[in-house]
Amino acid sequence: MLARDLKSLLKDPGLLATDAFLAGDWVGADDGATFAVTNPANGETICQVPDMGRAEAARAIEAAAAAQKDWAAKTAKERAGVLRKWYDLMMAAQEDLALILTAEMGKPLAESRGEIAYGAGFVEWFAEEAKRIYGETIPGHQPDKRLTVIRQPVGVVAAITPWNFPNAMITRKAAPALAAGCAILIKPAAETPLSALAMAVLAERAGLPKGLMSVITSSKSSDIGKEFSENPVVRKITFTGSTEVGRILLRQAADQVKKCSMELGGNAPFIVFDDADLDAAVKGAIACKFRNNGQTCVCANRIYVQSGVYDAFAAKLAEAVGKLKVGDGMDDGTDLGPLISDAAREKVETHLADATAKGAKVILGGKPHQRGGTFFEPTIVTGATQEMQFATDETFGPLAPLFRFETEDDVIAMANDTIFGLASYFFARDLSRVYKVAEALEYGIVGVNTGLISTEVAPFGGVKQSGLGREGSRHGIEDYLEMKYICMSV
Ligand SMILES: NC(=O)C1=CN([C@@H]2O[C@H](COP(=O)(O)OP(=O)(O)OC[C@H]3O[C@@H](n4cnc5c(N)ncnc54)[C@H](OP(=O)(O)O)[C@@H]3O)[C@@H](O)[C@H]2O)C=CC1
Ligand SMILES: O=C(O)CCCC(=O)O
Repeated sequence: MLARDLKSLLKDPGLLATDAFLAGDWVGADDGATFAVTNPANGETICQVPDMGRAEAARAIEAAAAAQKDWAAKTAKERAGVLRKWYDLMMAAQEDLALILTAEMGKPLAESRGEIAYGAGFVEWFAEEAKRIYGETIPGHQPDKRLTVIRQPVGVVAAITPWNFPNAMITRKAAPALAAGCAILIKPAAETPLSALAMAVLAERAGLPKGLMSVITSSKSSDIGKEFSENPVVRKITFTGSTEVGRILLRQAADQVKKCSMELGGNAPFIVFDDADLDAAVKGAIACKFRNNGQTCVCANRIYVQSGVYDAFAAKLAEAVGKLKVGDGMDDGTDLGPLISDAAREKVETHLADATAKGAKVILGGKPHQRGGTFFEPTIVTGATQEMQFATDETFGPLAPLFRFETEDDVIAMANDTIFGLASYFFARDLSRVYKVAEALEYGIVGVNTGLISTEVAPFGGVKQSGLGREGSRHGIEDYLEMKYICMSV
């Protein structure tokens, strides 16, 4: 799909921006360099966008610092008003934003529409939270002392975001940052800059002051990451992506002791106990494992099924997954789109080959889809063990491995045997088991009898090497605020 074809589908063609939004202006790279944005469903180039470097990032940072002071001085209600307008514009443009998202990322249109509503939900939520940045008074420790705590914006924030949620991973950083009174610089994934630029078009229309937000498109992510880390004006880095890149950014940020929020990789266990409602568990497993074609850090990566229901669950799951339709995300009825890249498909193939070599049995799928390219058949394997690669490494694709377990203690030990700790899920009906297992799982998020846990009203984030900080909910604004304690003698 070429840009002109995509534009012809849009009610508002102005949303397909192909210049970067730098310091309040729509511009190209200083040296005119560009890189291609492609449609993963067919490999076609949609358009070119500016390939910016450190110099452009530095200018965006300078403009952000200048704009931030005035923005922070506005009342919370004024900031909330701009955010609310941005939310309204995003929802009014939901269909166009979804089309742009599917074109550059590949997920089915229905999921893209859902993501726009989810992403806009963070803007609405934090518009409301802007008015609730409360302080404290503390009883003085001496008779003449009056102690108060105020909370102030961190300042200039830099965000680096992934391709798998090109809209929502931006809004859940940008909205709390702006609500708190910060400025924000966004470096979207090279695969999906168009969704970020479309949101910037709407933010500008909503009345966001010039320079307060920039979208720096670049294929030289490590250069931009270095500018964000080394430029002393940036006071916080917020990142969603792989644990590997998260570690690099944390190391770089250490030199200037910058605040960091990290939403990193997961390796989610999904546990089905003997007493589970099996049909509900199958439904939950499909929603959780195959959402975004398995390309979500909270997707089930390891499905543990208790011995007594293992065969029945495997059969029911295979029957239901066998009905999922693989295709171009733009086509009606598509359940699973392409994977984002050849490398992503190769990772699924590597994990599958490793598992079958170690004795796993393919009961559904198991090969690249007949459409070719990056499409892969939804796949289920039985006989998965802790020695297989997917037990320790996130597959990020449509491969569902079924592990067999006997006791509650065994499965908790296996589920926790990972460096990650983002999302976990289990299906069970025994009330005391529900409490015990929810408490024992070493994860930031536990889904009980559900495979879907994402919402802007809850704190999303991980423990262990899955990250630092929480996004969404009333806690999500904390990462963009500094506490100041004022000790006054009267
Ligand atoms: N937790 C999550 O939500 C996600 C996890 N992942 C996991 O990571 C794996 C790899 O996916 P991938 O897209 O490569 O994820 P990355 O972590 O490489 O990319 C995420 C973001 O970081 C940027 N980036 C990459 N390297 C650097 C760097 N050195 N300094 C600064 N920014 C950098 C990327 O830019 P650019 O695109 O330009 O390289 C992108 O904007 C997936 O298979 C999955 O397992 C991936 C995406 C999201
Ligand atoms: O994979 C991710 O990092 C995004 C999580 C999606 C969600 O919020 O559910």
